[in-house]
Amino acid sequence: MTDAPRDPRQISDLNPDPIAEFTDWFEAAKAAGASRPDAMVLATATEAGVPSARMVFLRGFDARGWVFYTNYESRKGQEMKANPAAALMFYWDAISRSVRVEGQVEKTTTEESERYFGGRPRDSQLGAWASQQSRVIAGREVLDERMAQLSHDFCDRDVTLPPFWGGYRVVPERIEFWISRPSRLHDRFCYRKQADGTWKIVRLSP
Ligand SMILES: Cc1cc2nc3c(=O)[nH]c(=O)nc-3n(C[C@H](O)[C@H](O)[C@H](O)COP(=O)(O)O)c2cc1C
Repeated sequence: MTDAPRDPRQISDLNPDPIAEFTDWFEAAKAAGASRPDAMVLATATEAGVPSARMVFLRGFDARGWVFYTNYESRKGQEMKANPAAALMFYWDAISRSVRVEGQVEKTTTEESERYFGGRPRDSQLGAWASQQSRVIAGREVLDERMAQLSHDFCDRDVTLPPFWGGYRVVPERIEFWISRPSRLHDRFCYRKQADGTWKIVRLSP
């Protein structure tokens, strides 16, 4: 049996470690039956600061940051190459809470990406090879033809990690926890990373 999710109202109710606090919230969202609690918005920007956003799935998190996997040559990949800053956002309607994460991005190691990729279904592995993500294609048949060719190419062996595919980790500098409250007077708690590596928590006006 899981504990009832804590309902922080004061900074003193929060775990000083934002990863531990996030873990509690993520588990609470799952326990409340949130549909795809691991779905998050990823915002990136070009070097000139023009923003773009899309959904990705959270594939892991720990003290080092939040990890997702994608095509390194996609639009997001190109933006993060030119401007390695990103923001993530979760919204869990089932618990009326939201979390925002902001920081710099780094690629996961090849070993980490290989481990994740190796655990994916074979068709997803082939799909990663088949798609030149974010590029214009003439039609679906282009993908069908690539899949057929790749199935043939890899027919007698494991599908290897494409060199253009892997993970990114958002290394947090700022993490905000938001809880819906009546009369739009929501609770907002913001953890900011200090120069000495510790976290300072402040309350933000809703
Ligand atoms: C719920 C959801 C989860 C998704 N997860 C991923 C993901 O983990 N990785 C990914 O590359 N694309 C994922 N996508 C597709 C992206 O939203 C997007 O279409 C794709 O990554 C191309 O984005 P870009 O052109 O901005 O690079 C997901 C879409 C949805 C709706």
